[in-house]
Amino acid sequence: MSRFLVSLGYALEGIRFGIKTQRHLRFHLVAACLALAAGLWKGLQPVAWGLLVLLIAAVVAAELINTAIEAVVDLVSPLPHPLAKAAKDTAAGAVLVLAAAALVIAVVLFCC
Ligand SMILES: Nc1ncnc2c1ncn2[C@@H]1O[C@H](COP(=O)(O)OP(=O)(O)OP(=O)(O)O)[C@@H](O)[C@H]1O
Repeated sequence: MSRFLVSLGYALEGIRFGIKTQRHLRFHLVAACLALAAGLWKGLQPVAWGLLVLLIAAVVAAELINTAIEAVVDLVSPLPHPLAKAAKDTAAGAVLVLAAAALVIAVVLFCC
């Protein structure tokens, strides 16, 4: 059990690091709070709540993975390198794809 708590502490440390260093993650968290407040105001159905929470978690998780990739790239390639650029740009692209899909689904949830 204490091993589990130690691992949980490390995971929370990672989330704290992401929030402290990544302005995009902070932006996504503010957008998530607004979406949750809008969900309360609109009185979403249970399935819509599930979808909304899943989308928020997916975008935040993608941003955290992007942060991890950026950290590893900066560690192994402090100098400019085309593969370092490809890794960072591709990871950022993945977040963009997910965030765009989340935006479209949020519009459908709140406007339909
Ligand atoms: N080592 C590198 N070699 C080549 N290009 C790099 C390298 N590091 C960063 N870049 C380029 O600069 C861009 C910005 O990198 P940076 O590390 O500042 O991340 P970022 O996009 O500003 O992310 P964030 O603002 O979320 O920290 C990357 O997307 C990449 O195109």
